[in-house]
Amino acid sequence: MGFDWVRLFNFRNLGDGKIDIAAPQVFLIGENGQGKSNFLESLYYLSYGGSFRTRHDQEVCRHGEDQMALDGFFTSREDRFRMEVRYEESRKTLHRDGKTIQDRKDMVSLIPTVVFRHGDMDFVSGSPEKQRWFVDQTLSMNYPLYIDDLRRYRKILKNRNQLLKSHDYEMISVYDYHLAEAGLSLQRRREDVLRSFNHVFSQEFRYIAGLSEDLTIEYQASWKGCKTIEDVLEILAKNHARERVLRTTTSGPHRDKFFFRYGDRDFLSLASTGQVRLVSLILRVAQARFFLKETGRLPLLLLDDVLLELDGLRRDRFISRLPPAEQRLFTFLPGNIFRDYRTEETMVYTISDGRFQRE
Ligand SMILES: Nc1ncnc2c1ncn2[C@@H]1O[C@H](COP(=O)(O)OP(=O)(O)OP(=O)(O)O)[C@@H](O)[C@H]1O
Repeated sequence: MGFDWVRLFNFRNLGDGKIDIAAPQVFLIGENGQGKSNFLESLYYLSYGGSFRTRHDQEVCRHGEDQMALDGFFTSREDRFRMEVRYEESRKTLHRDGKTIQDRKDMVSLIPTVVFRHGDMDFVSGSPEKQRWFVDQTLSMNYPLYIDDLRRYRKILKNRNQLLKSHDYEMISVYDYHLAEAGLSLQRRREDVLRSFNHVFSQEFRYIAGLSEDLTIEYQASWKGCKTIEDVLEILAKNHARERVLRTTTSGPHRDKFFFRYGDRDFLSLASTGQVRLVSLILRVAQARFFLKETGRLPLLLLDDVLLELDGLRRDRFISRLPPAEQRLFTFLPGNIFRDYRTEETMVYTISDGRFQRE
């Protein structure tokens, strides 16, 4: 089912008002800069309480304004509820059916949303930090308790770094133990999830890219080979002298890396920009399929202008491999492509200067 409607107030350049989107597939057509991505962003806000483009809520308020509000009604196979996001006086609040949500973590499994967009290339060719973000997001979507593990690790890491910064080494061995314990648990989860995620990912890659060899994500854990807390403590002890100089923790899951292996080679060294882009889309297909497989629930799919960059064959294959979803929203530039994918169940809007016109 998905979102029946969304109401917008002061959200970026979008006009205030209620937009009916009660259809399994919604197409948003418009020239560049008219507000198509902004609308997808508003749905993401309602799903996760934040943006996929910025960490600053003030940024999404219409220029010159300092407050905004969104609400939407969502129906899934399991549930129906109203979500609200309000931002005023520099404070954001989230509500479900009128009740305040205290922790954004509690939103993670309410409206499982997967976004496809250009910036996703970073998951393949960007910094290790971006790659970790993708892996952590996949884990958090499927196993929300992972968020607690991640928060715990980050807290210990922050405290340990503070000790190093203030040259206060008395307690460091206590923090080493906690860091090892919390970090190993993250490492095991990342190992486990990549093992099963790779099955889905390599299968989708073979089909959509049509290339002969397998592409897999290889996990290069910072504490590679460590199985026990003692193994990790040994590494930490070895690094103590260096860390006292650098005043930061130099090993652990916050330094993990990922490597795309094509057959027995490094994918990035031989891939074209187009292939990197394609793989970033395939990662999202795999993420959505993996979610369905693990949880039995349907995701919401937001596809921001990603079809145009694919050739006809890959585009058809890509579309055919999108998993069943509660709802799919696509943005397109004006032109003919969208007509090829339009079905009887597709609701089409043209967006111009933030205003919606139903076709
Ligand atoms: N906070 C804001 N207040 C008002 N307008 C904004 C705000 N943030 C962005 N905009 C405007 O929104 C427009 C961009 O919209 P959006 O990113 O949705 O484009 P789009 O229709 O998806 O096209 P493109 O394909 O170029 O991304 C720009 O005109 C920009 O000036």
